[in-house]
Amino acid sequence: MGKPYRPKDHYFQKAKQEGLRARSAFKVDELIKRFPMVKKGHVVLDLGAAPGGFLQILADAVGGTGQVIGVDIVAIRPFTQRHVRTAVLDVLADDFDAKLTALHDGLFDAVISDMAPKTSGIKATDEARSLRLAGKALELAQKRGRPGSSFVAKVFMGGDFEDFRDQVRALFEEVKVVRPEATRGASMEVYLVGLRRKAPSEGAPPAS
Ligand SMILES: C[S@@+](CC[C@H](N)C(=O)[O-])C[C@H]1O[C@@H](n2cnc3c(N)ncnc32)[C@H](O)[C@@H]1O
Repeated sequence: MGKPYRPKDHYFQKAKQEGLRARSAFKVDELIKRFPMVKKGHVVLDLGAAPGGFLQILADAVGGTGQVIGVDIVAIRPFTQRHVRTAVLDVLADDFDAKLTALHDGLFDAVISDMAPKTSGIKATDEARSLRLAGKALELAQKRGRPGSSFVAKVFMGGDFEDFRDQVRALFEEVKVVRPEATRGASMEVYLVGLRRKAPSEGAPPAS
């Protein structure tokens, strides 16, 4: 049986004590400790970054020589560290790619998505919406990830999850499905982790 849902559980309290903006910070902390994805000097894109728990961990991981760019449809309280930049953007909007390029026009060492749709309560609808967001994150990893870069996307299990995992496998040398410790008991979410993005000549489809 899964862990029961407790809104103010251990991780909530721990986040509060440690000055973290969200309990989800522990999830990305676990992921980057388990897999060597984010290093000093890296440039990382954080999709669905509000209120900024992931950003706090990623900012420390890349350090002052790196950069973290966090975007969300809701505003993110500004960071004092100059290597953290945030913007209010909808990744599904037609002009998103152009706006992202205006923020950073180079390649990313990691594309990380914790995006989650507003849930409707209808399982199939919520899974499809979650996969649409994760699909957009993968498209960005394909277009803007450097060869050797990493990818993380939260997805709700079910629906076309396996198809999506195959798409991630086509672009990355190694793919892991991870359910971090800090995930709430009843949650259907997992993180797909892609390690070592293939270069286009290694079989990855060319970015359009
Ligand atoms: C679980 S929260 C992210 C928590 C964040 N990682 C943190 O540590 O603070 C999911 C986020 O996805 C964002 N989101 C959902 N749809 C989005 C979209 N189309 N474009 C950008 N962000 C989106 C939501 O606004 C929400 O803030």
